[in-house]
Amino acid sequence: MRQKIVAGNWKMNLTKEEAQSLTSEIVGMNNDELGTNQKEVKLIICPSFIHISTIKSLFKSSKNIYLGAQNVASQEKGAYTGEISAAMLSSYQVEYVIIGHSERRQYFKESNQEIAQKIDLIFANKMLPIFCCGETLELREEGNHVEFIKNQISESLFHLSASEFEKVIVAYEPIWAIGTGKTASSEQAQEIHAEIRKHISSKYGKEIADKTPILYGGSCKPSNAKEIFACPDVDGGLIGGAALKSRDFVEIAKSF
Ligand SMILES: O=C[C@H](O)COP(=O)(O)O
Repeated sequence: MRQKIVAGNWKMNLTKEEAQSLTSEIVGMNNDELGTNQKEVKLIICPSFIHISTIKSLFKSSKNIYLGAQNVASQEKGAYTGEISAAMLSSYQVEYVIIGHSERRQYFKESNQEIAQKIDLIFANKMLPIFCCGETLELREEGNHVEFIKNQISESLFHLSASEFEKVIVAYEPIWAIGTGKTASSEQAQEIHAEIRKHISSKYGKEIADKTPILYGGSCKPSNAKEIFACPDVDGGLIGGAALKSRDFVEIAKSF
């Protein structure tokens, strides 16, 4: 059985006090309330860098909750003002790192090659990547979206060894659905998730492809999570807006 994962990407939201109180609400719930018991759902919280240490100190080891970062530098260390290295994140016990988010690609011009460099540094520092891919509305309307997504995956991930690839979490996020309230239909999500799995299989074989968690992201909320998570190739969600409310985040985690 594939791992079920719900990751909350807080993006550039929440002050220290707000981040503390949201985390306390989540870790204050028992495993039944969190829904992490029955179906072994893994929760990953990805706050801003500045909150990482505070959030980590609130975690309790008995819960299936893990700490993630929203980005990492593509260079190991040195004169890169304002950047945060993989070694720094790892030294704060960060376990997961989101890379290739469409907001990073769009606003910070991150390329597939730069994302490939980041992934190597993540592995070198014993963390695990949550790799995002997804198309614009324009690409979808032109009918080029599947090729575009496959290319994002090939260029950033296909240099990995099979034993590294086994640890990758993929998140499919159609850009037109992010923060817009417009969700992909479960058919649209399933179609792309199946294509992604097929593409992984063409490089790493069926066994690894069948084990790779592929999350959906884009206006996922308690009201639509059940339907999306019921798709055979959807293994959870990367949640933005709805991860900022503990009840919504937890409701989504209970939607399998
Ligand atoms: O990383 C999360 C995604 O960008 C989804 O964001 P959203 O749930 O606010 O649409």
